[in-house]
Amino acid sequence: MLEVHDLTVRFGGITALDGVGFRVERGEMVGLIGPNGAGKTTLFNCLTRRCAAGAGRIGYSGRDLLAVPPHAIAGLGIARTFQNLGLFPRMSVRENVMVGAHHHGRAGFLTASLRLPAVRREEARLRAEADEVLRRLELTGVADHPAAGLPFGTLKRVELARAMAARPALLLLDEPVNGLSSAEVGEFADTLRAVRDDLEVTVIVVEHHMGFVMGVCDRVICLDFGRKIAEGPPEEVQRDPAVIEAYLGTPA
Ligand SMILES: Nc1ncnc2c1ncn2[C@@H]1O[C@H](COP(=O)(O)OP(=O)(O)OP(=O)(O)O)[C@@H](O)[C@H]1O
Repeated sequence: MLEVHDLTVRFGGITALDGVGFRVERGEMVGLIGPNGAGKTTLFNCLTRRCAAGAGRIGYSGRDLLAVPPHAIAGLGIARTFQNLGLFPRMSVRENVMVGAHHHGRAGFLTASLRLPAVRREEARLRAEADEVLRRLELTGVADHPAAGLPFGTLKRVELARAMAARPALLLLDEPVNGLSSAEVGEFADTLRAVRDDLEVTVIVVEHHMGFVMGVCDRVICLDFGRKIAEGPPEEVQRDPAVIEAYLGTPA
């Protein structure tokens, strides 16, 4: 589904990604780990075309992703969540989730402004889809609540619901369990596994919480200073001396 070749990104004198390459097969759940500043978010930004690559290639379902304009990314089935939540605080949970599905809507600016019957039908369909995602993620009880004021653990699930409303083929999760209690981390892991199995979505997850990564991922890739230093099954990567050194700063 995804093939990254020799991807390099520089910001002035900083090389955020340095010749990174890997593949992701359809249906896999891949963990992307590495210390702060390793280049994980930059990689996500390249996959969603928020960041230009200096060199390299990204193939996605047979397409050259680097030639795709940023606004077309959602239409290709790539959705992401954000480290610091990208929700609209005054909008209800349902409305936030409907925003995630907006690219499935066909109404243009004029038809939407006139609220023609076709537009109302489309809105009803997006609403029904949003409600289905909310049900799956056990958020029906807060559907009409504004995002502001909800507990952080709930907002993290709303963020996931919004990304799922886009019906993605490839889901990019940026630190989805950061700031959650250990009970909430376990619940989120269960939800994610269920959603992945139900909807057959391919997932790449950036996360510092090792227990979560090791528990949910089929494969783990570790970056350090923009380079890939390890890749393999979670238990192997966890024991890799280069990974231990990257995290602890001393040879294992
Ligand atoms: N827009 C930017 N301008 C300049 N430097 C940047 C920019 N974005 C990222 N960097 C630098 O690129 C490097 C990689 O950053 P990135 O945010 O991708 O790392 P990360 O692995 O996601 O880190 P964290 O775990 O802290 O989120 C860092 O040295 C960072 O300071």
